[in-house]
Amino acid sequence: MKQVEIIVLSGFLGAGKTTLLQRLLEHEKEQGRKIGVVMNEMGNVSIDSDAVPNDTPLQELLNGCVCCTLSDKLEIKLAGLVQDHDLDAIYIETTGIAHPVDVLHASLSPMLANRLNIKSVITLLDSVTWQKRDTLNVQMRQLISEQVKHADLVLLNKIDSVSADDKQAIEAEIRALNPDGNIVPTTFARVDPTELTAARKKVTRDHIKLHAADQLHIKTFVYTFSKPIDEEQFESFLRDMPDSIYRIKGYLRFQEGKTLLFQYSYGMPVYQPADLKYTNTLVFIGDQLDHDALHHAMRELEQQKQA
Ligand SMILES: Nc1nc2c(ncn2[C@@H]2O[C@H](COP(=O)(O)OP(=O)(O)OP(=O)(O)O)[C@@H](O)[C@H]2O)c(=O)[nH]1
Repeated sequence: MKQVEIIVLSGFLGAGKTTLLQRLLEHEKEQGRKIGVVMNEMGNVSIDSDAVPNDTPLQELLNGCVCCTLSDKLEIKLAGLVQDHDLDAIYIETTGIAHPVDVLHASLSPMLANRLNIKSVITLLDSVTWQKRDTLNVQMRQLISEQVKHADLVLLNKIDSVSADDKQAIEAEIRALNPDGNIVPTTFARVDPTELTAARKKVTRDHIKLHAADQLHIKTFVYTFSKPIDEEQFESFLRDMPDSIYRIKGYLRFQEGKTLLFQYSYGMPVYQPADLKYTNTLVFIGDQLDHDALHHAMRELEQQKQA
C-alpha cells in the first residue's frame, strides 16, 4: 500500500515556517508530486492559508495547538487528506508553541500508522530569537531548545539579521544541542530544495537499510498483535522500557477483556475502553528506537502464556 510522507515544519513564532512552506510547495509542484497541507494556528482566524495554492488540499486547525487541545483533531484531518486525495506527502505547519514529539504523537493514529511515513522534522530557528532567548520565560526557552534538539534539519533562518561571528556562535550552540541533525543557515528560508530532497533521500535509504536505526531523530515503530496479551507482562514491559520511548498509543486487548485505547506519555500509562473492536496496533515514538529489540519484546508479549 502506498505510504504518504509526513514532514513536520516546526519552529517558534515568526521563525519562517510559512516562508519555507511556500518554497517547498513550489518545488514539489515542479517535481510533479501531489502534496497536502495541514496548517495549525493558535488564533481563530487563518492568517497563513493564503500561502497555500488553491489546487493544494489544505486542512486547517484553528484555535488551539495540535500538541495539546487539538491533538485528536489532527488524526481526523490527516485521515481525510489520505482518504480523499492520492497524495505523495503531507506538510504539517505547526504553531510556534508545538513540541515536535507531541505533533508526531497526535499524527500517528494506530489505524493510519501503516499509511504514513514520518519523513522528517524540519525546525526553523530565528537567529535573533535564539540570541535573545534569555528574555523568554523558562518554558519557551526550553521549547525552542526541544524544537532544535528533535529536528532532522535545522534551518538557521534570518541570518541576514546577525553578524558573521554571531552566526558561527549560534551554529556551534545548535550543533551542541543536536549533534546529528543537519544545520543549514538561511535568509528567508532560501534553501536549495534539492538539498532538502537529497537529505530526505539519504534518510530514506539508511532508514530502510538500518531498520530506521540512526538517521531520523524521532522514530516510530508500529506493531500489530494477533491476539490478546497479558496485562501484568505488559505493565512489566512498560516499567523496564528505555527512557528513549517518549510516547505510545494504540489499541490493546488483555486476555478476554474488551479492546482498550492505550496512551502513554510523560511516563503515564492511560487505558480507556474503546468504542469498537479495533485492530490491536501500537505505535511507539522515541529517539534512537531499537526496532529489533522492540519487535522482540512485542513478540514475547504475544507468545507468553496468559495467566
Ligand atoms: N529579515 C528576515 N525576515 C524574514 C526571514 N524569513 C522570514 N522573514 C519574515 O519573518 C516574518 C515571519 O515569517 P513566517 O514565514 O510567517 O514565519 P512563521 O514561522 O510561519 O510565523 P508564525 O506562523 O506566525 O509562527 C515574515 O514577515 C517574513 O517575511 C529572514 O530570513 N530574514
